[in-house]
Amino acid sequence: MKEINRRLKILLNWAKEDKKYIYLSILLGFLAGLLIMVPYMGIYNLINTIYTGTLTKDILLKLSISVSVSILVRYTLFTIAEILSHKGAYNTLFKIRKKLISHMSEVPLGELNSKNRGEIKKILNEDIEKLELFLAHHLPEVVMYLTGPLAVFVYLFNVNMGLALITLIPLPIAFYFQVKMFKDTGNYILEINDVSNNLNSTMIEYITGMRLIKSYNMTSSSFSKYKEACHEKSRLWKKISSIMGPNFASFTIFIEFGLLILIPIAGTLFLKEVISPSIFILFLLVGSLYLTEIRPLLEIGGHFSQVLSSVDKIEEILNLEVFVGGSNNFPQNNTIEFNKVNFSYTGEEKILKNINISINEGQRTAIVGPSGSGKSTILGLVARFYDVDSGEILIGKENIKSIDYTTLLENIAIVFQKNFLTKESVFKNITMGKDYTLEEVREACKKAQIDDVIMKLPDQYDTLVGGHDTRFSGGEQQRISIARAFLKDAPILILDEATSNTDPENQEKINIALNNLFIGKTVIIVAHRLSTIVDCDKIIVLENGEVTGVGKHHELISKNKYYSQVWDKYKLSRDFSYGKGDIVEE
Ligand SMILES: Nc1ncnc2c1ncn2[C@@H]1O[C@H](COP(=O)(O)OP(=O)(O)OP(=O)(O)O)[C@@H](O)[C@H]1O
Repeated sequence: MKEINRRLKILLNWAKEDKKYIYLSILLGFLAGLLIMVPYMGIYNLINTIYTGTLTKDILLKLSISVSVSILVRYTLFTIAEILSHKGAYNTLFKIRKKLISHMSEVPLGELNSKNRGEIKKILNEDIEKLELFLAHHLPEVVMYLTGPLAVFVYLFNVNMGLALITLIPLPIAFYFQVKMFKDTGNYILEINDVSNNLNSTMIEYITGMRLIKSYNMTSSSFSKYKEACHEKSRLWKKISSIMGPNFASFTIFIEFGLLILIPIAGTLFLKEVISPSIFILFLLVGSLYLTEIRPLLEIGGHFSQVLSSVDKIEEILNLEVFVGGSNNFPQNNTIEFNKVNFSYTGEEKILKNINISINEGQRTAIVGPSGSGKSTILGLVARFYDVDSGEILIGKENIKSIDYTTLLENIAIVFQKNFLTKESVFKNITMGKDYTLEEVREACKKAQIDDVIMKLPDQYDTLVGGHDTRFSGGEQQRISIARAFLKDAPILILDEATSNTDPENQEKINIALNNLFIGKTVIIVAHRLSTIVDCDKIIVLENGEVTGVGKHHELISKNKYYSQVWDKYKLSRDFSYGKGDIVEE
């Protein structure tokens, strides 16, 4: 119960700015609930007048008008309550979504990567939607469905206390089945959450891997992870339904059980003339039925546990730690140093072991090494996507942990191996939400050797990316990414060079763009091409998470075994290749 209260408090706190809508809808729900009494009172008056022989046309008219008006007013109140609660709920949902997205943008990448993509998608989409159920439906409806029967009970209690209490007998039995249903399905509801996460992430994998699936002529059934996730979800729902079914039926039957108790008891009292005929009929008609008004509560209760679990999931993301504090003054000197850095992604396998390197200000430093040796990991640590396990990373002698995280990221431009373009205009894809003029963007694109390609598009910089004419090649995407870095103009540049081969013309353009970009920057490159590496001021050789060599190209050829092998292979392949952009990676 304490846990339920805690989660409800959190949820209501999220809705606090829109509480006026929600509270008002609860109030209207309450009034609508009270009005349930009117038809029942009408029935009693009708029976009374029939038995006392006082029924007149006038009474009949008044009764029918009051019952009709009460139904109309009840309907109107309920409609307004629903409109208000939905307004409050969707305002709140919007704010929670905004809060989540802005929090996620501040969370270090490593923390986010620890969650699977399907889980995040489910939280942002399905879990947030579940809160709507509670705010827009549960709150006003629970109040209405409880107030109505309660008001009728008070009315019956006034008419005949003993019989009114007897009408309550089915209630504990019915609730027993409801509680049993929650208990029996509780663990499965938690399990269904995990299964939904898994289904979501396999679905994302399935869609992302569609090209592979098609190229190997695989069918959806051959993507077994997705198939299994679908089966698992369907198996769980069948299980939950089989538990819910009998409990749901028992609840419904027992809530309508009143007549069975009232006929013998109220009947005996009537025969013994303890109660009047009108009271007898009132209890047969109303006393046995009014509890059925709470039947929708069962369904609401069924969803309630899912709402609570969604609150937990949203909280999990909001509780992900963000880097706070630190200096807003970025160091003047941009030399980057790694001092005794150790790092592991999982806490088990060490990916980087006692790394001591320095990347000098204004110079180009390349990191080379076999696949999986930890090159990209080093880049990620400089941008603080992850924090080191031990040791320290300094920029201008200042530990990066003491620099404000946004300031740090503002001073680092990253050109990734895989480039990401959104379905927006080319302009927006380059400015990435920042304020730049078209002239500034064009200037950056000219330096990145991509302006001519964009100017040939149907709407030039306003062309929507992803349409028929705007599918950029890998090389063009890379140049767009370089244009972004030009615009950002950060003093430190991190470049994860693409491993895939591009045609010589594209490669030449990329080389020109990069050489323009490198000017005056502190550059750290994970390099795969000899053409990039040989010109670097410093080359760091990384093997199995350890630095095995540092020097210039000509020094490493003679003193580093891995590097000299790579060089030999390159020389061998040079005779068979067609251009400068040859891959020399193992
Ligand atoms: N997010 C992650 N979680 C767990 N392990 C990871 C993660 N990213 C990388 N690794 C592991 O860390 C090791 C180093 O990866 P990294 O990407 O740094 O290597 P790399 O030298 O850049 O490789 P490549 O040249 O193939 O890109 C690999 O064994 C990889 O499987």
